[in-house]
Amino acid sequence: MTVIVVMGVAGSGKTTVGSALAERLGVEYAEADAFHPPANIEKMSSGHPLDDEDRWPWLHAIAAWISEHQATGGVVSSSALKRRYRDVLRTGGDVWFLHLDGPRDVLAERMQGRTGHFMPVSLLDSQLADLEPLETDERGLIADILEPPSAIVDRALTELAKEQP
Ligand SMILES: Nc1ncnc2c1ncn2[C@@H]1O[C@H](COP(=O)(O)OP(=O)(O)O)[C@@H](O)[C@H]1O
Ligand SMILES: O=C(O)[C@H](O)[C@@H](O)[C@H](O)[C@H](O)COP(=O)(O)O
Repeated sequence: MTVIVVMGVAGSGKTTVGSALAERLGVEYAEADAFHPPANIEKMSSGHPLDDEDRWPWLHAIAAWISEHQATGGVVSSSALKRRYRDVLRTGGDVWFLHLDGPRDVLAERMQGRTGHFMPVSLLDSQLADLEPLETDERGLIADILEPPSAIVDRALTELAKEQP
């Protein structure tokens, strides 16, 4: 079964939309941050963006989760900012990306509104600089974060259903 990867920069709604999507589908949800080695979380918490070398082990761990969930399906969040990061995730098996995209001011406001999260708002611009949006030849959908989460979930399920044989 297809594993859905909910992607986008910090604050785009990956956790909110991803967990709602998993609940609607009755499949497991996994949070990208749970796959980071502690050093990566410490680096981001202290205001430093991750680089490619920091991200490879994290991406491979998520690809392994994708592989382990091919039989049951599942939903996993991952910022998956660059196309070559998504290439690593695709090595895990059948994946479909839901890219949550929206304006910087809304992202910053949503990050600011969260409490107790390790990711500082100051890292938003580095995330946006790294972002390579989902391309038309990559399986998936770009959704607008100005829509409510339930509408994004509905649209994702409709689009995904169209692609199933
Ligand atoms: N589509 C949406 N509309 C309104 N608020 C949203 C939406 N998606 C997420 N939020 C809110 O924005 C904040 C960031 O969302 P979150 O799911 O933590 O993002 P991420 O996991 O991508 O960092 C949360 O407070 C969440 O409730
Ligand atoms: O690749 C990265 O730079 C990080 O993985 C980064 O994307 C981070 O893990 C989350 O974006 C922060 O967590 P939230 O997305 O939940 O804010």
